[in-house]
Amino acid sequence: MDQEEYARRTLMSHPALAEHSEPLLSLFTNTKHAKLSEDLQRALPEDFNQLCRSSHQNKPSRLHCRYNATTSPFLRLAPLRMEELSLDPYIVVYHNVLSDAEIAKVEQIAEPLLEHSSVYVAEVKKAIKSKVRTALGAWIPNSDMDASGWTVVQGLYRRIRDITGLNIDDKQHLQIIKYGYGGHYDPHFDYFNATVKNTLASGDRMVTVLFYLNDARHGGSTVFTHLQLKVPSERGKVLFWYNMRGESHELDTQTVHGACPVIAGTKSVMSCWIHELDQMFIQSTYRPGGRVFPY
Ligand SMILES: O=C(O)CCC(=O)C(=O)O
Ligand SMILES: [Fe+2]
Repeated sequence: MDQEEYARRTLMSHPALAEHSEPLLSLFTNTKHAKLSEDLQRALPEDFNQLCRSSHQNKPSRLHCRYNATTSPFLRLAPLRMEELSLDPYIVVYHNVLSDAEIAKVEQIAEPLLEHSSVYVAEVKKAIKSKVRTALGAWIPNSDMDASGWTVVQGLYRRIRDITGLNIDDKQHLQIIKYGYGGHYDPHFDYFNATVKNTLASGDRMVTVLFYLNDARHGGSTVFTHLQLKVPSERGKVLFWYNMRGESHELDTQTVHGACPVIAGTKSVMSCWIHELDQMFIQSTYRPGGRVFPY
């Protein structure tokens, strides 16, 4: 089966896509693609696929959109547009957080550094290239950068502190991830659950901050499979959630999430993780007995 035939069958087998099959197929055939990888043909979990379909709509909720002017003193001067998506676990989106100039700068810094991204695999105790994440990735260095780049990166750290009210160490690098056609990230947890040695020094990934650098034309949403929640990739906004429960710091399995395959266009995001022990002077970092540290 050639690529075009495969694309046609894929489109026709998804009811939500079938109605757009002709324009999508012509977009596919008129765009240059790398050879279709086996990754795309690998079956993804059905609950994940369901959420990724364009027909999925999040359930209505009683949550609000409002201006946040309280998390940090700076927000009193410049309130940010906040949309609550879930209270337990806490998941919110802030709109219009990044400027075009900031996006252009981080993309320019990351471009020469992009390579096939890897994921940490506990069994082999290292980050390896894997089919669960098919994307390009780059860590933004915090040195070897021109002054304008450094000003932008410092500004982003400040914005993350303002938005989350949490402490973040500048040594915590930002990561750029670029997904092309079919690029996705299988459902996973962001915490390491004591599988990585450096969580001893900094604690686990308490919070994830995900900036969207562009509008994915079709596909590419971030989805929380347990919560049945879909967050489209829209330029300039930031999604932020807690991977741990507030008081106990128990790892929250409800945060399982993934990135839907990109069907048209590309998707670019920038992520940052905030670690629990960096908060030691602003909140208690009590760990319950359930967490095992083998090192
Ligand atoms: O790209 C996305 O939407 C999600 C990325 C993600 O979950 C991660 O990098 O851990
Ligand atoms: Fe993630």
